[in-house]
Amino acid sequence: VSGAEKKRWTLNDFDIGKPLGRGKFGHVYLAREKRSNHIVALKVLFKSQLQQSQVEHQLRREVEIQSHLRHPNILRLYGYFYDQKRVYLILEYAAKGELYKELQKCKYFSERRAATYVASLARALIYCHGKHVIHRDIKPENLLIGAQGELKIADFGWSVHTFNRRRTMCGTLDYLPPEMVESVEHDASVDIWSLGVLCYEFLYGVPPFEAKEHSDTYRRIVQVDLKFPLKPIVSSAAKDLISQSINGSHQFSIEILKYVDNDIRLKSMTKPM
Ligand SMILES: O=C(O)c1cc(-c2cccc(F)c2)nc2ccccc12
Ligand SMILES: [Mg+2]
Repeated sequence: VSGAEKKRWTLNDFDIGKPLGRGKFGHVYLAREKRSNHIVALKVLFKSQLQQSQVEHQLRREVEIQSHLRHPNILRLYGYFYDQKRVYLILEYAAKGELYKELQKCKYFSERRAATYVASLARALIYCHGKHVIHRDIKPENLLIGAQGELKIADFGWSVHTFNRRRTMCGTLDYLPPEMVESVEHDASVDIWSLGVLCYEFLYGVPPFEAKEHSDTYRRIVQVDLKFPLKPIVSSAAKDLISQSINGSHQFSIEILKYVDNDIRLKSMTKPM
């Protein structure tokens, strides 16, 4: 598909269909690329809004990062183009829509469904971290569902490429203290923390540190005030995975996810209740 990358797209290349949703900077439309009949989602962003919110650099970084990622659980960004007033992102179309709407509808997910989503997310994050990319905004609103029910991470607006700044910044790592060297892992594990938070929200229908006031949520997070409700009933293996991802040492929680790959831990989570 290298041709698609070099091609300069224009609006005339697409038939525009129904609106799929609206974001802060514009709307997303179903669209069909005329030559290939390929169905895509066309995200239309207004330059004026992007300038007002000073997110132009963030958008360019999002496009740069997401266009180079190839993984079944990461929403593809095929390309972009822009005209006088708007920037257009050509995105993979996720036929079953937004995961947060599905979670609102079912209140919370079964362990099997939660484990399937967490395993896909973990694989996608291991892939991203392997490329020194961290997402930093893993939440239900940024997750979509493909036609076969598979989860897709979208919206890399907050992602960063952590290519070892430490070495480039100061030549050698030799004289850096542990917290400086460790911080590259530390950065990557913000996604691991969010995975634990997400797993909790999949199983209980609410995020673990929710509170009326922001200040209370903030305090609960920094105190890692993790409590499991009595209802719905959740297996101890699931609680174990959540607390290890949230409490565990960062390196340890990354180790866990490597096991997730053969589903060792998740099989115990998905044992029929
Ligand atoms: O008029 C431009 O050159 C322009 C280009 C881009 C842009 C260029 C590549 C990738 C991408 F995602 C966005 N974003 C903008 C945002 C606000 C105002 C102008 C621009
Ligand atoms: Mg978003």
